[in-house]
Amino acid sequence: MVARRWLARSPFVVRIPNANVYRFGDPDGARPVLTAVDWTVREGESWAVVGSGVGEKTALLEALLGNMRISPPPPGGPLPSLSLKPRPINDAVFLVSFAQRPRASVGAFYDYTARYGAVRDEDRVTLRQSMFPEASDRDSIMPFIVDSSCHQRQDMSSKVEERARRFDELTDKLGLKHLLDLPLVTLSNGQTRRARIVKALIEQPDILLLDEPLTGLDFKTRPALLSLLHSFHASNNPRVIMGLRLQDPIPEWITHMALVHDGQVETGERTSMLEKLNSHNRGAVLTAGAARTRSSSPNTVILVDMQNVNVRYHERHVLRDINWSIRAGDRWHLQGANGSGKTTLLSVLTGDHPQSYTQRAPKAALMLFGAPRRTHATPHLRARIGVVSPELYNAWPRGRDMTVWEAVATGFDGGFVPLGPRGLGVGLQGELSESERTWRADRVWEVIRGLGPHTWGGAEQGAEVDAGEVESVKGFAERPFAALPAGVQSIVLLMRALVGRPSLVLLDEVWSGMDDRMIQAARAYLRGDGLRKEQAVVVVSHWEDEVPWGIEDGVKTFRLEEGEGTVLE
Ligand SMILES: Nc1ncnc2c1ncn2[C@@H]1O[C@H](COP(=O)(O)OP(=O)(O)OP(=O)(O)O)[C@@H](O)[C@H]1O
Repeated sequence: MVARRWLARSPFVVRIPNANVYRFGDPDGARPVLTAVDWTVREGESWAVVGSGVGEKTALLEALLGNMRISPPPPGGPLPSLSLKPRPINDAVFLVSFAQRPRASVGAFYDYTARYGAVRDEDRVTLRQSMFPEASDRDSIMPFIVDSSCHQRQDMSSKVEERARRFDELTDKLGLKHLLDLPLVTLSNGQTRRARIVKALIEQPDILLLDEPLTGLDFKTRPALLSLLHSFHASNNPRVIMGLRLQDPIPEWITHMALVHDGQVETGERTSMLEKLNSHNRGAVLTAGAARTRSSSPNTVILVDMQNVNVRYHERHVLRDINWSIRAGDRWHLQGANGSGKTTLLSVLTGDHPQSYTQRAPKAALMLFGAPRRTHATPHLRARIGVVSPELYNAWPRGRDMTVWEAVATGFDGGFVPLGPRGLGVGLQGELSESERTWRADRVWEVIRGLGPHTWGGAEQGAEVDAGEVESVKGFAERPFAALPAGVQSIVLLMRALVGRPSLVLLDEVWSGMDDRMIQAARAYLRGDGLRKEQAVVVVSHWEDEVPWGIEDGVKTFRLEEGEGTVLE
């Protein structure tokens, strides 16, 4: 009772009383992104913003930062406790987002495979240096983080001291200690994400907004991160508001939730909001299509055969004596903690990794499609292996003129820019026959129909069923790729991976950025017409239920632990 009375009087952290949220630059009369938002967060409460509509959850968090227009503007701003402080908003509130967002529109593809080779001079900045840019080298910041009795430390301002102390504590708790002096570019996805959270926390903002902090983190790191966030939040230093996907577990210390769906925001206490959340079908997101079982695969042709494959960077031994065969029709779940070598392993089998050439007899072997890796030109491998990955998403060229149709069609040759008449590519011989051109064009339409907006109810993206269907598929095909929302870009890149019916498909964090309806549509498509039974698939995910196939479908697991691989059947 006492606690309740205290909460009722406690100051506002967030206050948006009945307002609409718009994008800046939207014309007068435009539909709001969020309508009639009525949201109050009081000191002492712990909130999660849960949702998956394209950009809606993120829009609510962005509105707090002033990156969206709130109308009418809340008196005192959406974060009233901050208006009492002299601190600029950019220092007081940080948003760290792991939700897929459309990248800046740039024309050129950048070569993400550079990470696997020798590190370029401009990429030498280490994790430690990136957090302490004022320090020119490793030694100059060592006193702040290891030797508390050092004289230099006494000269430091308390702020820098606190940063150093937090850096030390956080890198330890989030398992980054052994990576501090590695160039940033060499860190794995999950390691990079943890480093971004550390960077935000050492800056000591008043409020930290974390959008989808669990995405891409391995299952051991998740509880460590959540308990760390809880302890920071409990001491108001900083207050933490988390954005979560519908399918994410809600941490037990969350007391209140804002559920964002279809342009509306419902808010309330945990128990009542969990009931609402369940009625929003959250379980269905990850089980779409589960009833259908696949007939058994032919499992005769060996597509990939690795024997004693090793990858080393000087003293760092990332993959150790890997033995793994992938056969036609296989469904694999590739598992492993952050930094265990999953991306590295995939880059070896796509031929992107320079060390894929050095796996040779008598010690090792890497056979791809029945022949040693060195006998394949890398572009030929790209045409035979369909890939979706966070690296590809980030590197994708976003020139204004590439349409959805052209982006999908690049998948035939595995390139990154449209080539040949109508962007259908030029094939391995440099020219396409008439029949190949016709097949490719039909196939682009088939995939866009199979995964287009009408399959996930993307009304905003121009989907109309019935009479307008053909037109809407055509309209979608003509849209500029770069102008699409992040989740739609992800689904287009999935179409690209599937369009050429490659023998091997690699789906690395395939659901990133997609909303629940897209995930359901894409899962159903992958389990249905999207794949032939002789195509092999490797799914990389930290969440078992994100794999579209279950044990009943014959899915097998390849687990990497500290660079060693084991098949779990
Ligand atoms: N050039 C390099 N020099 C040294 N270490 C490197 C280099 N490139 C990668 N590594 C290390 O190799 C390890 C494996 O990285 P990889 O990206 O394959 O991990 P992952 O299993 O895909 O992780 P995540 O789940 O976080 O995506 C990491 O610890 C990474 O720091």
